Amino acid sequence: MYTMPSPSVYIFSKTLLYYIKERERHVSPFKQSVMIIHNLGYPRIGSQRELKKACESYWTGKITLDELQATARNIRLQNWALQQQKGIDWIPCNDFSFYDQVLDTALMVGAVPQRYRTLQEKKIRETDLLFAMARGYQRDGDDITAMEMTKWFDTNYHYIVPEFTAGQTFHFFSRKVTDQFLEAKKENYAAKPVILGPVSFLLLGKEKTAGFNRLSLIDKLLPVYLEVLSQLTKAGAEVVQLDEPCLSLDLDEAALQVFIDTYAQIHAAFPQLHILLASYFECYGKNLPVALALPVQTLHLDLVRCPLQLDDILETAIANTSLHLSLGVVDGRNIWKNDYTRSLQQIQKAVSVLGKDRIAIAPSCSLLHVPCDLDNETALSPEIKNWMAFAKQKLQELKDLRDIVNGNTALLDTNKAAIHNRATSPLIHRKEVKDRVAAFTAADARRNSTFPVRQNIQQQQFGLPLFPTTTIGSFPQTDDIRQLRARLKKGELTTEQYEAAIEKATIEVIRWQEEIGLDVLVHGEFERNDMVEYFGEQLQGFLFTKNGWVQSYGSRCVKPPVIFGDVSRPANMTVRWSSFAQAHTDKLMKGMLTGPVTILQWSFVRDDQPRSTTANQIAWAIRDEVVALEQAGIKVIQIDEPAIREGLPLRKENRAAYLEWAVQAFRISASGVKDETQIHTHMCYSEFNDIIEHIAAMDADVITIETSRSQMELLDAFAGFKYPNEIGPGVYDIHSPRQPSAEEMISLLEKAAVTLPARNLWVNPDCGLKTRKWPETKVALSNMVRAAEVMREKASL
Ligand SMILES: Nc1nc2c(c(=O)[nH]1)N[C@@H](CNc1ccc(C(=O)N[C@@H](CCC(=O)N[C@@H](CCC(=O)N[C@@H](CCC(=O)O)C(=O)O)C(=O)O)C(=O)O)cc1)CN2
Ligand code: MET
Ligand SMILES: [Zn+2]
Repeated sequence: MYTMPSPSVYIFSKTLLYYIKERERHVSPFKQSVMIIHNLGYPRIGSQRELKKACESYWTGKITLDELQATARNIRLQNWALQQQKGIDWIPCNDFSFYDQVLDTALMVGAVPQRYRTLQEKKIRETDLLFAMARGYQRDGDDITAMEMTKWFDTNYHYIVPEFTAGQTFHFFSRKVTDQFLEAKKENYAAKPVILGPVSFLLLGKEKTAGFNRLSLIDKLLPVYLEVLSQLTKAGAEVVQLDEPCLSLDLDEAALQVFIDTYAQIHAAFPQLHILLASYFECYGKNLPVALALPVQTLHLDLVRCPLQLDDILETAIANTSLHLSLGVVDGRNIWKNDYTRSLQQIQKAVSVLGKDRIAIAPSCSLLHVPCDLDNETALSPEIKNWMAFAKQKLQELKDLRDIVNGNTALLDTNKAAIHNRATSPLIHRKEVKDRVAAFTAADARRNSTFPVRQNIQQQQFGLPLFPTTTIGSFPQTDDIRQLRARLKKGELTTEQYEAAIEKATIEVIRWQEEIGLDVLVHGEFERNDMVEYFGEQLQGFLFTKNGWVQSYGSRCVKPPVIFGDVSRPANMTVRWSSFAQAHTDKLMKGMLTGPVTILQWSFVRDDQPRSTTANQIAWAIRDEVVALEQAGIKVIQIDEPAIREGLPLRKENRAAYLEWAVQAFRISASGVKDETQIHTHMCYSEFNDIIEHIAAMDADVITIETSRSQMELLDAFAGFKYPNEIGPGVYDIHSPRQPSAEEMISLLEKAAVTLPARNLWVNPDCGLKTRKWPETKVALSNMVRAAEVMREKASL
């Protein structure tokens, strides 16, 4: 909820007031006489995942760089043509990326970490350098680790974390931004370059040397941005979108001052350039006065996440300035059809204060986070499909909204009918589900005994060695495995044939794990397309799409299920595969489930009830599955919650409430079993330091967690907090094809053993192995088991 900032924030800077006045003197060269519609970014994977396929083919040497570039260019041209056709006035360019827009920005400003210099000296091509930074490079005697990757705000998109060192310098290196502007211009598109702004670029990165603040690099960075803007202006750019999503975070006054100074300098250098400043995913909150005072022409507001800020903004001095507003009324984070009545209220309110010519309308954020085209979904129930909109349809919604503002009321009536149909549909509600969630008592979220009691029982029962080894669940999802599923779908395989092939793969992976000496085995998850989609397909209240792909990182995509109604579990979901696997080994076989918060977070969620209610409905369904696994003789059950940190609200003031229901949902799912049953959870891809006590409150017997890319930095937080339960800090990065040596894993384990009691330590990779190939997986895991053995020997000396 938006609250007005305290007056002290308004007046903390004299410079700020000066710039407000400055801007009022300035008359925008951008003559708008109608309401603009624009877009912040379009999905770049291609509506048939063309980019994913081309990148992966390039990485395996099946196509050339020229062929990859040609695919990329086609995607850009198609996206621009589509947006043009939908009447979008400012069409984004430079929103295309081969991997990630933050990495692109690092290359733009020449922020290439030292360890890639040898590649630059060898004059490898820019795109290859980009891929090396993203994925690591192990070839021709070079062995260079990848850059770190982390969650993009509260999304399932991951960006490459810029690395900064004291004394770092920048220069205009990658020309992608100007090249792509010129490419669009050549095709006669009114392109608006989209660039991650300099302050957020610094804030999103990490200091790699001690004793300095990365924001202090702004003086060196800004000249490069000015150079970029100068090149763009020379090339004919009239509007430039600078994304500063860090304005959605809690910022201190020093950071806000950097915003003020930076944008003042940009304005001073380019007084005629129309800068559109975009932040999204949250309210501007306490940063609002600064945001409103920055000398930019247009300020973008995410009115989906923060509808209330519109009143505050319109009520303040804004009516007296020349500032334009971009109203983000169409949800860029979800797939529900826009409620035109609601959007029009917001648009008309703004128009009545500022006039049409000072209003643009847009999606709330880049459309990167939604699938491309609902028209490709031919198997959806027509009723539910009529409630939905993907990226292409969202462009149409912008056009419709403008047409309605201009008098086309028929469009409004059609929309009202769809919104009404969804609100009143019997498909959504199931009384028994609501009743069960409502009957919750505290005991439902508590294991029978405390952790120390459970730990003794479990250690006696299992007799595992010190530093027990395990993996996170999935083994390589080879093309062969995916082909099986594709052929099953096409009817080329019967269910029996499909299952026989999956059984064979499962038995093979069990034998192999036994051979190399892993302690707690997994079945490999070969039967799953994705850890969330697989459950979505089996739960009621969910629907799944055929082609609703969204980029997660690099070439990796997900097809989030859609939660449209009350959730229940009509039948066992994983018991068949887990008991099959346990029957084929005398070792412990881990059952493998996805937790309620992650299923919620990685789905498109209904927006007609609180997320916490939906999370609880999923929690009860997972709990039933956990109990069913226990009854089937599975003694170790992992409930993955990799997305628990991702769901954390961006603003601190909203976090406690979220953590309370999220932790409780996990505990509901985990608390139906006996003390003897060991519950694992797994988390990856985030900074966990700030929620460590809540992770402890989840009370899983074992947590396996990603730590290797950050060299076990995370463990200091666990140690500092005296994390009570067992923990497996990931000893190698599974997101890179690079093969880790036993020695490097031993050194990480030694670090871990200094900070945490050896009795509580497990040995495992950072995450599941589904994205890896077999050869590297075999080497890596054999080395990992050897590392554990060395640790055991050292401990016994
Ligand atoms: N939902 C989710 N979010 C997550 C993760 C995750 O595992 N799941 N992991 C973290 C990192 N993100 C990741 C995201 C995706 C993948 C991933 O491996 N995705 C696969 C797709 C997985 C999938 O659903 N596969 C389906 C569909 C496979 C497919 O592409 N089939 C072909 C057909 C095959 C053929 O005919 O050749 C097609 O549809 O074109 C299946 O196995 O059945 C990919 O992009 O390659 C990994 C990590 C964080 N977020
Ligand atoms: C993104 S977390 C992945 C957990 C899952 N069990 C796997 O191994 O793939
Ligand atoms: Zn993981």
